[in-house]
Amino acid sequence: MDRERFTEHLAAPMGRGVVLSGGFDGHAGGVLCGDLVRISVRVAGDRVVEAGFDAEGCGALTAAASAAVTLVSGELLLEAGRVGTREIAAELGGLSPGKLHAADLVGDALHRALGAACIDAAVPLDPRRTLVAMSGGVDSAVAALLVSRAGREAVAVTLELWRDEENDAAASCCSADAVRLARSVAHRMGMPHFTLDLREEFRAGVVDPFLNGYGSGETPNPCVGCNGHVRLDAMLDMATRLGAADLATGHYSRVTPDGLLRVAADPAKDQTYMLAALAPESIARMRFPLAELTKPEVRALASEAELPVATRAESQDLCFLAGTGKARFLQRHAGLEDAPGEIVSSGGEVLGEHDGFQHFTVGQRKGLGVAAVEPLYVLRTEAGANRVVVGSRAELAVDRVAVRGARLHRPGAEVDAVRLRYHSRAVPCRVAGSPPVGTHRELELELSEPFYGAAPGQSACLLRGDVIVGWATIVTR
Ligand SMILES: Nc1ncnc2c1ncn2[C@@H]1O[C@H](COP(=O)(O)OP(=O)(O)OP(=O)(O)O)[C@@H](O)[C@H]1O
Repeated sequence: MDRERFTEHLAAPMGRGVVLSGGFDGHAGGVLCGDLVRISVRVAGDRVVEAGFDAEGCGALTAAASAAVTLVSGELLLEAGRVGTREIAAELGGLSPGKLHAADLVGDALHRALGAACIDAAVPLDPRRTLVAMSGGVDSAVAALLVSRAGREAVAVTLELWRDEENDAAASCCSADAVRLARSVAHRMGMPHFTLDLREEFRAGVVDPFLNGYGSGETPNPCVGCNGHVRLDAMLDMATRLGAADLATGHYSRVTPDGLLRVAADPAKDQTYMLAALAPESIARMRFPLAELTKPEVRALASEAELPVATRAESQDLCFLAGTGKARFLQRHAGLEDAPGEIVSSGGEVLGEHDGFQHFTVGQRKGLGVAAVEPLYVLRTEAGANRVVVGSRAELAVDRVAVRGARLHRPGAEVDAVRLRYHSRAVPCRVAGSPPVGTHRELELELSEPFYGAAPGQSACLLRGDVIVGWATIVTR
């Protein structure tokens, strides 16, 4: 360690108190750890033209913030994205393990500021550059690895989607810990990294519709909307500003030569259902490096390349529920408290009691607590009356499904199957009335065999063979 560099930064901090007009701020720290830091940057074209900071807490935080400002001022934006804990510590002549926390926090604030400032960036397009969406998980780390191995210049972005005192930081790909992990993986792989704060858009475009859907007795599918209208659009926009030709993710999906999504080579990992709402214009700018791989192959590539995330657990389907659970989340954010209600048969006979309609979904069999000769399934939930209607498997069967908000990328006559749940198999079907390409307020699907458990609010993924040619939201069973 070289104490001199540290002392210089502490004695004459670079950019302290500087408030930039037209700049963007990133904050990190909190009352709990007692350290708070703000880093501001102003970006023009492809460069960070100015930077400044404020820090409250230990001296190491001030020195680290001064080091970060020194490292990024006047730099190319893509070079500034390479500055992280290690570079900040090096600029200070090394930091003891106890003080590394200061460099971590400054890195968090710096990357939030850089990500926000990307709105002003206009990095010239390089057709060999790819923006990689990195969650801090193994799939996206391997996607980044494969992008680099293909001889492309990979730049990483991680989204901050949700922060909640009950959110289990380590478990969720939305959390601040996951962002820091993703940044350190990207930096170890030699890639610039940016953090994009999408919390407002995520709350309005994903979490609120999820809460409203449950409140009205539906079973929403937030990931489909998130991929379709929130996170991938935001990252595609960022790719343009950073001069990247395309956006790569760690999703398991293939793309057909004519630009439609096709079921992944590993059917057990296939995520096309979750990507179904992507517009063809977006698909055209996306890459799925894991398209032809199985999960064990991806894990093997990660450990062979010694990626620190090789053994990281799978992320949850709903990132914002990590560590809190759906019931608790609905209670805290939608005021959906437990309340006793009736479980009734389709004929209206009261069979038992439940503790809140929101705990049930169509097709559910377990947890009803009603003794019957034949197994009973949830047929529908009635939010207004807080009632759960149950019946036999035969009563659950449907051979027609009404859907709303349909988007057809190919004529309705080409649809030959539908997936009505993420993990259910495709059911052969046709779309009534042979509707043309485009959007349709409502459509009717005629199934060739019965489906058990079509839940209002879930996505209907319309298929031609193993290619996704449209999607919609289920209205009725
Ligand atoms: N917070 C995030 N920031 C940036 N990209 C993300 C984020 N969360 C997910 N992604 C992208 O979406 C892909 C699929 O995300 P999903 O939540 O399904 O996680 P996953 O399949 O477990 O992947 P991973 O192992 O990369 O976390 C990821 O591989 C990544 O490319």
